[in-house]
Amino acid sequence: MPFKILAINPGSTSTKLSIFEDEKSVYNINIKHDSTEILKFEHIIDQYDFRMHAITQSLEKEKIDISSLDAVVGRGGMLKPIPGGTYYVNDAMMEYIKKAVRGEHASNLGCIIAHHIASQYGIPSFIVDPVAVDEMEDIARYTGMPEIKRDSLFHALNQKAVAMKAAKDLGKPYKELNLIIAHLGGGISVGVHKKGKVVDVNNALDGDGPMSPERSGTVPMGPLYKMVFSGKYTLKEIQRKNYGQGGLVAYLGTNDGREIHERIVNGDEKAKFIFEVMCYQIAKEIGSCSTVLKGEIDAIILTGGLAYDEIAIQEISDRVKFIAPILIYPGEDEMEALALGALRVLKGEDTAKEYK
Ligand SMILES: Nc1ncnc2c1ncn2[C@@H]1O[C@H](COP(=O)(O)OP(=O)(O)O)[C@@H](O)[C@H]1O
Ligand SMILES: CCCC(=O)OP(=O)(O)O
Repeated sequence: MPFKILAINPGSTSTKLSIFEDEKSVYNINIKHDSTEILKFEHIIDQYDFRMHAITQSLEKEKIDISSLDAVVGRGGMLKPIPGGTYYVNDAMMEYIKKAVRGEHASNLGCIIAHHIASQYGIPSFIVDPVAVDEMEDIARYTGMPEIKRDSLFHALNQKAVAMKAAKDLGKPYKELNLIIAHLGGGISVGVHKKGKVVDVNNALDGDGPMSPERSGTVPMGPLYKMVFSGKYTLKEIQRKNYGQGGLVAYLGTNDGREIHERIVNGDEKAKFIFEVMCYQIAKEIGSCSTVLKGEIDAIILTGGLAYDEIAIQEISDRVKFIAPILIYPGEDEMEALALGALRVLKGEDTAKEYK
């Protein structure tokens, strides 16, 4: 009998569910949440009942029987900095997440929802490669302000999954490769994968790195702190300018890459320019990552939703193709990455780590 696994991925505007039988995906459900509904909640954890209700309703509507599951796996959130891998969901993990010590991201709900469902059936729950994966080298953590260190918060799940695919395609183990991986999603992270470890990466949530469809990325600090102390804005308003209402949303009123693509091909000069600005910043980030690897790079990889967009691919490739060969893996395989992480443990090919 194959192992049956429910994978749950809470995103900023959706909750994705998949059922896997061993490596095979047999059901996929994408529950879209209206952003006005989501914005009503002050904290991510407050969305728990709302998302659980949506999940239960969807499973019932699709007549999906989850009584014979072997495990439930959720996307892992903003935990303490930890190495990559599969972890058992435990009380220490859920307590930490409930306090949102490192901040708020939809993925914080992954372990709690997975644990809730699994405990009804007496089966294990896991998370895999959470956004808190931290393999950074010390030199990458320092800034010019001793009080402030750089944090590793990024699309670890998809970056690691894509790295494994690239390793297969390049015919070399991940641990022998040097890769620069740019996840181009609602948020953007560009990671330096040095021989199997992400030794440097921009914090995709905290105003670090290129602007993205809905995030500001890095902005000059002088004007920012004048803005912060001008008395015109609340902390929440400033945070929204960085996260949720920044980047393409701030200039073009949408975070939808497909809509912007249509505007560009229909002659919208502003959309064309702002999109080019974002691609320029992504290319510049990749260029800066190339120095971390001292130019010894097997491949640059573009992945995430925007890697479907040929304008983005063209703009970025034009600027970085001199550095290394470019591989494109559009979209993300987070559901598969979650299920395979749990499956390796169920099959005894890997041991789940304990979060402390
Ligand atoms: N086929 C496509 N063409 C152009 N842009 C796309 C396409 N698919 C997704 N996108 C855009 O990619 C961005 C991120 O999408 P996605 O990777 O699904 O988001 P997230 O990282 O939040 O899961 C969005 O701006 C989305 O509109
Ligand atoms: C912490 C990085 C994860 C992230 O930014 O994910 P989304 O782009 O899906 O919000």
